[in-house]
Amino acid sequence: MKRIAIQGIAGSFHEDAARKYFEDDVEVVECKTFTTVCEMIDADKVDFAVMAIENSIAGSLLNNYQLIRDFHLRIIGEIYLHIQMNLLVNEGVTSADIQHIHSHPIALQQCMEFIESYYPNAKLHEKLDTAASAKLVAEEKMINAAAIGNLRSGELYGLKTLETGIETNKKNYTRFLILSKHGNPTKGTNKASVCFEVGHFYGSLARVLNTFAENQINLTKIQSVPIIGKPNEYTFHVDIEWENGENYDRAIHQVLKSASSLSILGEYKRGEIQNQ
Ligand SMILES: O=C(O)C(=O)Cc1ccccc1
Repeated sequence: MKRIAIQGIAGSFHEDAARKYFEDDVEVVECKTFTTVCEMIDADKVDFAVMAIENSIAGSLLNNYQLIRDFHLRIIGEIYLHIQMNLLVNEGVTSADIQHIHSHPIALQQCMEFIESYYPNAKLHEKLDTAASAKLVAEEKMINAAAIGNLRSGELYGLKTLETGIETNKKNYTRFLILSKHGNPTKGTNKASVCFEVGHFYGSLARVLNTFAENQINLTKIQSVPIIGKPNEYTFHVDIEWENGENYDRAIHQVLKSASSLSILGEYKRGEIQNQ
């Protein structure tokens, strides 16, 4: 059984992602913050970590890009999770009773249309994760509150589901990265996450991107992350995919000539976005 660090507690979407990626062969190690997650890997207290990196609505989690670099972590895989939100309450609580709604800020944001339509006066409480909100509502036996989370957190903490599928965007996906301290070479990789810096002159970023294009490397994401302490300077994080590994090797060698501080954060198999 693999020990997996996650931010949040059992029942969270991070646990769902870990279970899906490792086919249930997991023991989750609950961490309060993403920094603690990284410290756990660094101290060899867990085998891997699962970390959200981007979300259809909220976008990229920039701080997590920074942490991956600061802790020199390796990206060994990715998984996309279709996120469905549900309104969870204690037994006997009806919609007329709900005056407070607890959840992770992203979950609250993703359900805002539902909240504004049905509970415009409810007080919203941001919590560290969706499962922690379900646990709190259950443990405190709240009779005027609901949590927003996945169905499993409701089952785990003994809440009933008052409404299912309350998220605004039904094609709501979160991409999670699988991280380890050491990246062992894997066969059949077709995707990489790399980061680099470029000089302040015209065409410097375009030159790097053209090199990928000329080598038939498909760019699936580009994200600039501000360099702390250097105003107007950025690290560019790109995700790239290929059909032919030789093209990738050649592209990286060529990019080394025009980019500085190039770092390959990991080579792995691309995750599938399943339509559910
Ligand atoms: O709070 C959780 O359950 C998490 O794992 C974080 C999260 C929150 C909302 C969407 C995706 C991930």
